[in-house]
Amino acid sequence: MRLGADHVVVRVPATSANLGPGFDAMGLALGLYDEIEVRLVASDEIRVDVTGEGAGEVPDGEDHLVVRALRHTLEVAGAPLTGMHLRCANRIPHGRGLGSSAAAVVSGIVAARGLLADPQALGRTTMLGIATAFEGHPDNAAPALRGGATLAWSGPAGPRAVDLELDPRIAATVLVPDVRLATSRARGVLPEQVPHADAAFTAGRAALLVEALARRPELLLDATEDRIHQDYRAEVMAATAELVRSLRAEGLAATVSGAGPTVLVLTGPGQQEPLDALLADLVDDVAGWRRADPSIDTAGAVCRSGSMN
Ligand SMILES: Nc1ncnc2c1ncn2[C@@H]1O[C@H](COP(=O)(O)OP(=O)(O)OP(=O)(O)O)[C@@H](O)[C@H]1O
Ligand SMILES: N[C@@H](CCO)C(=O)O
Repeated sequence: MRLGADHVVVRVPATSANLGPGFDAMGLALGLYDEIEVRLVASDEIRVDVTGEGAGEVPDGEDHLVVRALRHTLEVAGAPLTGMHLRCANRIPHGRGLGSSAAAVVSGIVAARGLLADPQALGRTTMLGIATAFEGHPDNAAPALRGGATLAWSGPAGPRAVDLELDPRIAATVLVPDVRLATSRARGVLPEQVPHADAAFTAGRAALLVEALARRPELLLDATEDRIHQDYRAEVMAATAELVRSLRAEGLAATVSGAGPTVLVLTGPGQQEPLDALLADLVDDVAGWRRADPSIDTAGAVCRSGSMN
């Protein structure tokens, strides 16, 4: 397919995966965004300018994750590869469990789609498939593409996702530590097998979470219980595990966000004040943590032409 544009701007939300029992399946898009601008150039040159998160750390050429995802998507679409100038304004912290790598991959895929003469030819399922091949699991990529709360799974036809209903009274708070933890490390401590009783427990909670998110926020505490990943991961994120435990003991639906070490708290009606009070009380424990109360993003990845800012 030929290219139809030489300049796109893409915005992609942060995401919190798992939501407790929905390991590798459930995710939520948050109102905290990375934005990229791509300009194709006539030469082979690839130039990457990064501001914000990851500046001076991530590769600045063809190994950059956005560039890799973009070029791979153009290849899949049968479009020609050219050089490009990429500007990234990153706000999603890296290695914290807020889906930074999925946002980078999705922004590259969506940018490539926007450059095609016929963007509609690249559907959402194809984009999810490409993102999942990069990520290894679809739970961040699905809400990054679609916005809102999502449930993703992989079947014979590849990765798929559906939107989950989300009660507008539910709000998200994230507590982001100043230390990073690579997803690969947090996956490396998981066991090959879990006891049948724990799998059954967690499956039931994941099903309950669909109902709690849709219309029963009072069930969020029970519905976010998990026995198949968070406890195993405590050894590589002790402070996170302790904060989750303290918040849950007070009735708040706290979970490890993605592969950690950020803590996600989902609150329903009347829970913001208790959360504020509790975090104020825990001030010594939460030193070194940054609190944010992002909106829940409902747009997902957005592509437009024009300039950033
Ligand atoms: N915007 C970006 N541009 C380039 N590379 C990025 C970008 N965001 C993330 N990465 C790469 O991905 C790594 C972080 O990925 P990792 O999967 O470990 O954590 P995460 O995606 O932030 O968290 P989680 O998957 O648990 O939500 C970074 O160290 C960096 O190498
Ligand atoms: N489901 C993934 C999310 C992080 O990419 C995990 O918990 O490892």
